Amino acid sequence: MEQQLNRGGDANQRIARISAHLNPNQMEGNSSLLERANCRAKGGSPGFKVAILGAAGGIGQPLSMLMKMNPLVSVLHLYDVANTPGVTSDLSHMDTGAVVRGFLGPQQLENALTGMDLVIIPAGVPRKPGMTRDDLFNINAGIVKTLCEGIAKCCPKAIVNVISNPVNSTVPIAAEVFKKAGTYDPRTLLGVTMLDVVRANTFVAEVLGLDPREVDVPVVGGHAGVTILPLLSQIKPPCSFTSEEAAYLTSRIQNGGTEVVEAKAGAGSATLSMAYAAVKFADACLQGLRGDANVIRCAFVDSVVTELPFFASKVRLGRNGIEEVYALGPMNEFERTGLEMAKKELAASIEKGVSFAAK
Ligand SMILES: NC(=O)c1ccc[n+]([C@@H]2O[C@H](COP(=O)([O-])OP(=O)(O)OC[C@H]3O[C@@H](n4cnc5c(N)ncnc54)[C@H](O)[C@@H]3O)[C@@H](O)[C@H]2O)c1
Ligand SMILES: O=C(O)C[C@H](O)C(=O)O
Repeated sequence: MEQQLNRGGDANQRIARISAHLNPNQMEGNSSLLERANCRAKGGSPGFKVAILGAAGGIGQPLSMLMKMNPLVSVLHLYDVANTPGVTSDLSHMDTGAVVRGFLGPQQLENALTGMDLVIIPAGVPRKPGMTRDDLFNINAGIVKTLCEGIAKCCPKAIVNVISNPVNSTVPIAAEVFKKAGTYDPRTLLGVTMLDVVRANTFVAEVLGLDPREVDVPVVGGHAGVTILPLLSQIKPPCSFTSEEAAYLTSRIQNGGTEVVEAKAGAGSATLSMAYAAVKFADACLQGLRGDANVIRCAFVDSVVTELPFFASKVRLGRNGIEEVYALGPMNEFERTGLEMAKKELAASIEKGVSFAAK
C-alpha cells in the first residue's frame, strides 16, 4: 500500500507536475516550467528529445501526433510561428510517454531547440498547381536559414531532418549555415526523400500485385522531378520490368508530388503521406542513435558518391547520424541516362542554395 502511494514521487513533486501540465505551452522566459517538464520526462520512459519546426502545419500536425506516439521519444517540442498553443494542448492529452511542449514565434525558438537530439523541419510554404518546388525557394530558403542558425546556436550536435522544399537547395543552405557557425558535421544533416521511397514501394507493389510492405525500392538523386531517380533494377524482392513498365513507374514516382498537388487543387501538397514518411525516417534516425545495427534508408546528404557535393542514396544510420553513405551500385542504361539528367538539374539547385546562404 505504502509503495503504491509513493509511486510517482512525493506530494511536492506531484504538485510541480500538475502545475507544469496546466500549461504545456512554453511561455517566454518561464524556465521553471521547462525544468519541471524535463523532470517529468526523466521520471517517464527514457528516450530522445525531438523538436518539430513548423509543427502546426499540414505536415507538422500529423507528424507531431505520430511522434507523440513514438516510444523512442521522451520529450517533443512543437515550434511554429502560428497556432502551436492549440496543437500542443490537443496532443498533450494523448496518454503516450512523450512529454509535449509548445513554442510560439521567434522569441521562443531557442527554448524550443535547446537540448534536442533530433530536429525535424517541415516549416515553409507548399506548392499550388502549376508551381515547381523551386518556385518555393524565395520564401522557404530564408525560413530554413533562420531555423538552422537557431540549431547551430542551441543544439549543434542534433540530427537535422530537412523536409522544407526545395530540398535540393534547402539542404545545401543548412550546410552553409552550419559551416559559417563552425558547427557543420555532415553526418547529422539529412534531406528527407523518404516519401519518394514510400511512393515507389506503393506504385511498384501495385504493378507487381505485391504487398507494399514487402517491396523496397532505392530512390537516389534528389527530391524534384527528374532528380528523383528510382533504381528499379535494384528492388527487393528482385524483379524485372518491361521498358514500358519502367518508364511508367519512373514517371509516376517522379511526379507523385505533383499528382497530390493537382488533386488538392490549391489546398497544398502531400501532408498525410509525408507525415507518415517523415516519421518512418525520423524513427530510423532515432534507432540509429540508440545503437541499432543495419538501419539503412535513402536520404539527400553530403556525398562523394557522384561529383556533386550532395546526393541522395542509401545511408547507414548510427549513433553519430550517418555512419556510411553507399555507392549507387550497378544501374541499367535507362537508369544511367536518368542519372545524367538528375545530376544536371541537381548541380544548379545545389549551387542556388549555396549562393543564397553566402549572401
Ligand atoms: N520533403 C518532402 O518530401 C516534402 C513532402 C511534402 C511537403 N514538403 C514541403 O514541406 C513544407 C511544408 O508543407 P506543409 O504542407 O506542411 O505546409 P503548411 O503551409 O501546411 O505548413 C507549414 C507550416 O510552417 C509554418 N512556418 C512558416 N514559417 C515558419 C517559420 N519561420 N518558422 C516556423 N514555422 C514556420 C507555418 O506557420 C505552417 O504552420 C513545404 O515546403 C512543402 O513543399 C516536402
Ligand atoms: O510535391 C510537393 O510539392 C511536395 C513534396 O515535395 C512531395 O513530393 O509531395
